Amino acid sequence: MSVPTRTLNDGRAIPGVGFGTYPLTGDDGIAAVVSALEVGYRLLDTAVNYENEREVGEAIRRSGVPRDELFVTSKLPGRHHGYDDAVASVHASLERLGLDHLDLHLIHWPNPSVDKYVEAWRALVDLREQGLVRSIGVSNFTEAHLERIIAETGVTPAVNQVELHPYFPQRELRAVHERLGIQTESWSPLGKRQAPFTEPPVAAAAEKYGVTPGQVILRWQLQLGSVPIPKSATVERQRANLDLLSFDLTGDETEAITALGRADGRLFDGDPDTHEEM
Ligand SMILES: NC(=O)C1=CN([C@@H]2O[C@H](COP(=O)(O)OP(=O)(O)OC[C@H]3O[C@@H](n4cnc5c(N)ncnc54)[C@H](OP(=O)(O)O)[C@@H]3O)[C@@H](O)[C@H]2O)C=CC1
Ligand SMILES: O=C(O)C(=O)[C@@H](O)[C@H](O)C(=O)CO
Repeated sequence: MSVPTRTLNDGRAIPGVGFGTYPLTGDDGIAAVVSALEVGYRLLDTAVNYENEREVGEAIRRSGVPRDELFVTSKLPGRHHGYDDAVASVHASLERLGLDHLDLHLIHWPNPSVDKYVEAWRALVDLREQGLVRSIGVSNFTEAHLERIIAETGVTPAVNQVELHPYFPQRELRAVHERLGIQTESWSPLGKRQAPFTEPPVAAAAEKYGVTPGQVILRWQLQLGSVPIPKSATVERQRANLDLLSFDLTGDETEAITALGRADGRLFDGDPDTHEEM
């Protein structure tokens, strides 16, 4: 089972659904990532701050999936935003993963109070030129952060990975991404701690199409044009979260799920203008 790829603004293909790896660590973490690869995931989402790049690399080797079939993403932490720190950080990520390149590297959070995300972006641009990172992007960037790095470097991120689930559907930011040619990627795509599985539009669609509420939400993500990266340590859920092509939500069903969005819909205090994560 697999979901078609999408094409990024740099011409590269990204799998339509990815596998989130936070907080999978240790032997159980390796086993969960191996299982995800066996089930058919090809996009793996890790980060320096997840402290599991070694486990992800080990899972890749144990799975036997050829490297060129995989799309491995990692993320630069706030404490590495200085140019030289960012370069060293990417080399260290590659070392821990046991890989010679990343398919996508993201600035994890803008950390505006530090005000070095433009410098970090310049480093990623250079690392892409050197071939260590194939595509470059950002995470948790607002319209203003996006406009600034584009204005100051002339390089548009391929991806912005942001909080996106039915209680926080990111209507305005998705429109910004469309205008700028940036692929939206959804973190906590199922809503994690506040999964909206029993909300009427989700439950009704699950009943109608004979699928799970999780599948309805992930199908909604695909129909919004985003790339969701659900995490599951359970093989049945890993499989279900990739099995999204047997049904199609109507426009009204999609809109009803989007209408679950609310002003206080964030999962935690993760406003990128104020949230600091080093
Ligand atoms: N860039 C950023 O700042 C951030 C990035 N991320 C990334 O996004 C990924 C996914 O986000 P995450 O926060 O884990 O949230 P998700 O929305 O993916 O939810 C994961 C939770 O939902 C459960 N679950 C998974 N599938 C189903 C299903 N079909 N039905 C019911 N429950 C299900 C999982 O449990 P179980 O494992 O038991 O199946 C787990 O508890 C992370 O792993 C990470 O890679 C996350 C937060 C911030
Ligand atoms: O998972 C991520 O990528 C994060 O940035 C998390 O640390 C997230 O900020 C979180 O879960 C905070 O509780």
